Amino acid sequence: MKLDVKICGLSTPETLAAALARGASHVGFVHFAKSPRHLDVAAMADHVGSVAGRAETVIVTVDPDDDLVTRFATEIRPDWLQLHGKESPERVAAIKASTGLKIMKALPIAEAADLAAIADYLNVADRLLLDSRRPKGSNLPGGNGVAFDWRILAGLDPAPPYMLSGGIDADNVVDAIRSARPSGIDVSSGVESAPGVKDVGRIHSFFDALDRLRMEEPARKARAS
Ligand SMILES: O=C(O)c1ccccc1N[C@@H]1O[C@H](COP(=O)(O)O)[C@@H](O)[C@H]1O
Repeated sequence: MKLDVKICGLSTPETLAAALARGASHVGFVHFAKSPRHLDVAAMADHVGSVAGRAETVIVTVDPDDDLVTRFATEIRPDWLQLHGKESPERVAAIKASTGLKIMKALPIAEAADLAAIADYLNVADRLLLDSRRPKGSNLPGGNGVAFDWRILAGLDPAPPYMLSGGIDADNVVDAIRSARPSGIDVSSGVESAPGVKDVGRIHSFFDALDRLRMEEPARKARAS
């Protein structure tokens, strides 16, 4: 089972090291002032530099202006920019062209009608991230630790390669993967002990759940056939 795993909103060397040691394919750093996970450009550059090719690096940003996009591309040089705001398909294409970076476009999903946006971004973004819609009262467009009904995604035919996020943790990740069949899974709040505080033990528990799934999957497939 090939599944990318992104641990997002990292901010300490210890938790970054745990994510890398357990085989995260992507590690993410958030630049959004209202977020408890916010890092400035210099701190993100340090973390990205320390990854040294062991995983793909992702900068999460919300409706960045051109100056900020240029700073990400020149001062951090991550593998990916995750655009988590209201960026139009044209804006996504312009950011991709100006930076040469891979773009992950986050789309908010609450009901089946929200899947219509996928077609608008499919050919401009390198990957889509299907995340929960911002809950009422939250000032964060992501990182709210709230899941949506993954069964909505069963209607995607064919399903584009996408990462699934929103309220995923060690307890529900197996159900999320079996329900939605994403090509990647993205977790932030679900490996925290408090908002913005990543927890090494919870990171291990998360990967332990994925390891159990990988062990069980062949027998499950055999029973189903
Ligand atoms: O984490 C944040 O604070 C954040 C701020 C602004 C945009 C996105 C943000 N987080 C991303 O949202 C998804 C889902 O997170 P969660 O697992 O539900 O907590 C993930 O990609 C976060 O990095």
